[in-house]
Amino acid sequence: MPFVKICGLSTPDTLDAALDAGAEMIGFVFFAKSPRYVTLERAAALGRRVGGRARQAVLTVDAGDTELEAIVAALRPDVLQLHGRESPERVAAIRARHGLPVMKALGVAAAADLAAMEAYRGVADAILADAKPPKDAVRPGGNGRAFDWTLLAGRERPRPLVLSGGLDPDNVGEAIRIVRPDGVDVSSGVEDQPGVKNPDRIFAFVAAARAAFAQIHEALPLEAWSGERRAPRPAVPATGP
Ligand SMILES: O=C(O)c1ccccc1N[C@@H]1O[C@H](COP(=O)(O)O)[C@@H](O)[C@H]1O
Repeated sequence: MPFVKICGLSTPDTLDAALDAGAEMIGFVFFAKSPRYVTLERAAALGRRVGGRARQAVLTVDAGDTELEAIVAALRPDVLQLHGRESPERVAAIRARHGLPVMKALGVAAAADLAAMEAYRGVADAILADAKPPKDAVRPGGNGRAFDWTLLAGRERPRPLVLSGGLDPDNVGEAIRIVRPDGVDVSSGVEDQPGVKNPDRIFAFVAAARAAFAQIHEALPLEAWSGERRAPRPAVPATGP
């Protein structure tokens, strides 16, 4: 079942909007240079408000062991989203240490970047394909920047694959139809300004993503038939003289 994740929540009302809209996963950002940064205390309070209605992801960028320990101890998250330059070995070590699923973010700008994903196959529990940040960016993600989705279309790639980067209520349907991901993740596209989420845009995003996922999953059986070698139909027995 594909999922919708709303990332960078930092207030009770926007968290409620994500939960009421039916997002399956929400994310808290632990990167100090982000306008969505939350303290441990705030995230823990918001986490209590979630009350099991969605999975909780914590987003870190090249965090050290001490920081990760503190985050995991305070929040008991469901998923670790690693959005830095963590190597496959580091991802494996973090996963083993915390016993939690890891979603590894990787930047995509060209077909060659898909090869980098291969190194994480069997190491990360999911790959999150994001746009590469602009050269002068202060953060590696959350820049509202999309990449060419056709790079991922119809190609062999690790699964589950989560799509992010510059998604918004208007383009998420097309993105899902092109990439056919296992989930989508958004931050900037449901905001009025960096760090300020808009509940109406959250509702619109989740609805648009759901509609597109329903559409592609309805289409699946037909696609499967088209490539299938069918057994010859049994001959119709002749009747009558
Ligand atoms: O949201 C942030 O501030 C952030 C900071 C550092 C790394 C990643 C961050 N966000 C993640 O980036 C992608 C794309 O976000 P956007 O929708 O383009 O704004 C998404 O996975 C966010 O979770």
